[in-house]
Amino acid sequence: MQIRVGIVGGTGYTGVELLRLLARHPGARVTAITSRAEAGMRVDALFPNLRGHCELSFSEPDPAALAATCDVVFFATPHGVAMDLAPQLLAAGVKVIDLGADFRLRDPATFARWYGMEHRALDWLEKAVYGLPETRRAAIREAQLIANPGCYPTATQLGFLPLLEAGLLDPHSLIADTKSGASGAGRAAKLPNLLCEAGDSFSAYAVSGHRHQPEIEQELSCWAGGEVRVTFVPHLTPMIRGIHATLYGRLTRDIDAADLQVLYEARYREEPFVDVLPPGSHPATRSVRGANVCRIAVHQPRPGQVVVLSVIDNLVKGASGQAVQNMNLLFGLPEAMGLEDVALMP
Ligand SMILES: NC(=O)C1=CN([C@@H]2O[C@H](COP(=O)(O)OP(=O)(O)OC[C@H]3O[C@@H](n4cnc5c(N)ncnc54)[C@H](OP(=O)(O)O)[C@@H]3O)[C@@H](O)[C@H]2O)C=CC1
Ligand SMILES: CC(=O)N[C@@H](CCC(=O)OP(=O)(O)O)C(=O)O
Repeated sequence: MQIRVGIVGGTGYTGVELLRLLARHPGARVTAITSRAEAGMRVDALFPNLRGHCELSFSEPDPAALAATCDVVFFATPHGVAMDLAPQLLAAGVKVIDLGADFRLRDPATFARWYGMEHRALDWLEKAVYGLPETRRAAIREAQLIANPGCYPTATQLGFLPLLEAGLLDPHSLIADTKSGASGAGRAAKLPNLLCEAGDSFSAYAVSGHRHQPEIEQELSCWAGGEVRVTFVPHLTPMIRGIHATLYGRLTRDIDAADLQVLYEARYREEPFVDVLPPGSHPATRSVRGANVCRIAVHQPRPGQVVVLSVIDNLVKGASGQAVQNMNLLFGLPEAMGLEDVALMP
């Protein structure tokens, strides 16, 4: 029996990436995909890469209709949509995976401050599980509602995690210097993402505060055993897919590069989607394009300092691939099912 999947927000980049991944997933089939703007249009007319793989047309986002035809619904929508539409699905017993941020921040006041809106589904916020399998696999298996992590938070957390869990980092001086491709900003037309604006150029943005900072701090604080503070600086790069996080930390104990390498290899040995590279490596975003993998290298430029390089495809391990990984866990399927494609090269 195949899992029946619905996608709310099927015309965005994470929506079409879900369709690409699920087209080859042996345990799931998409039964409904919504768009208000394109309702009635065939999906493969908008996304020709799906010709021969998707016979559906976009429909209006109607929770009652989705509840009748789906076992799980992905929300690939902007913030504020899932908290209004998901409760009806959840009440009907449907599982929900929100790729947006509605259920990521535990504290409603923090959510309101960073997202500029009050939370409108507080009972479900309490029940949601933050869907980073590398930290919360057991809870994800038992959940009904998953808050799929943000793209920058995925790369940043996986990079810092082994050191913080081991109590080896000063938790107040973390720096995450991160770069994203333009697909991270979504498919809606925005001036800074035009080719003539973003191409052949490079700049930081949201330096005085980005909404991923509280998400990163919330999650890392759980595993560090105390408050973590991170200086988080995102940049827009003229590429389509990819996130590169350069992560800096101060070590609290005398530990050399060889031991750091052992620590990372041991932490991620059993993880199917985290690849710790050999000493001295410099992972490139190109090495993860289209693949649900985070590649990590750990360096020690001088005693007392550590630099971790962490790369993901923002649309795969940073969004839709991780969401499918969570779906596999929710339904007791092999975690890697449908996610074993090799990255594109070149
Ligand atoms: N792009 C990325 O790399 C990542 C994105 N995310 C998050 O995933 C979510 C989706 O991102 P992305 O695919 O880039 O977004 P897009 O802007 O590309 O797409 C948004 C989709 O949501 C639909 N939508 C918008 N408003 C509503 C509404 N009120 N009700 C129902 N559907 C609506 C749109 O269709 P229509 O308006 O026609 O209904 C569209 O299909 C966002 O929350 C984003 O922050 C998370 C990690 C990475
Ligand atoms: C390049 C770019 O603009 N990136 C987006 C990240 C979007 C994302 O993945 O985050 P959420 O799911 O939390 O919205 C940004 O900085 O807003």
